[in-house]
Amino acid sequence: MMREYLQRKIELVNKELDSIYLEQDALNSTLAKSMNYSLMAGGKRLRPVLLMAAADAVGANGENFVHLATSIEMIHTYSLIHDDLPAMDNDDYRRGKLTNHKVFGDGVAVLAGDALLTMAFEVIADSPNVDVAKKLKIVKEISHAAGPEGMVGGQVIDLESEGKHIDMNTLQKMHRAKTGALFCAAIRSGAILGDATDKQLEALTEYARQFGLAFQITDDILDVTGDEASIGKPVGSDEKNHKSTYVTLGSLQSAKDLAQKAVDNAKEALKDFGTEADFLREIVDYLISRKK
Ligand SMILES: CC(C)=CCC/C(C)=C/COP(=O)(O)OP(=O)(O)O
Ligand SMILES: C=C(C)CCOP(=O)(O)OP(=O)(O)O
Repeated sequence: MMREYLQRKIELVNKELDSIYLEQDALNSTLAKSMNYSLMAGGKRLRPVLLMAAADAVGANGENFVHLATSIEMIHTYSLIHDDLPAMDNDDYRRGKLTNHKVFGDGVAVLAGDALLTMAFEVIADSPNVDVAKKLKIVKEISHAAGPEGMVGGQVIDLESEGKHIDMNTLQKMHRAKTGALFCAAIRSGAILGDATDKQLEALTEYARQFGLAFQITDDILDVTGDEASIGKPVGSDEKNHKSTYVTLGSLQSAKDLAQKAVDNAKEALKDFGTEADFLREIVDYLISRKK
């Protein structure tokens, strides 16, 4: 059931993304090619899928919000393009393909990231089936999560931590901001779109925090145990960049135990939800057993 649900939502997101920005109409075709190159490079689409699933979990039809959901994938894609730049992680492969700057050059890659971030807010503004008050709430959720108190702030902690030993508290703070905040915004946005009660919103926020933690620990584990063809990016990149991770601060086994605890906590957060939340329950198991 989970696989079919996931596949259907991924296809919807891909179709929507495909229709949003057409190269032939663009002011600059190189920029459009660069944006599309990374957007359509085969990401897992977890964030937009989670947005729709959170709306489903509170009894709405998440698929009505697919247009808005793509905005989060645009922001996520921008962050990956910038993360791979020589000034940051200096990575050559992402999503199984050469990184954006390797194909289009650093300048265009910076601008493609900027353009995706900016366009995401145009997409929210243009979203059908959503009233203006909700759009405003969602702009606040997403901009806060992507900005200095969220993803960008976390990325700076990451930059400053390279080559240094950081403790578990700093690692968690960094990941909550760098990776967790956008997952949280995706899930909270879906809940808001689906008219969640305050109690449901609170429970889904806790689910999102635990999901983000389980996701990040798994990313750290895959960086050690994964195989390049499956994860689409080099293994051992954390070691190369002298980064502290859940694996280096403990062990492979302690990281696996922490991830499992986060999965259990995520499911526990959904205890008062009905079968509408089954996908959210199942995807956390998939998350820690994933190979990519
Ligand atoms: C504002 C910016 C640029 C934010 C980047 C956010 C982010 C989550 C990058 C990937 O993290 P990672 O380096 O831990 O993962 P990967 O191994 O996929 O590069
Ligand atoms: C936040 C991190 C660790 C970067 C990768 O995110 P995903 O694993 O969701 O990447 P894609 O599937 O979108 O490529």
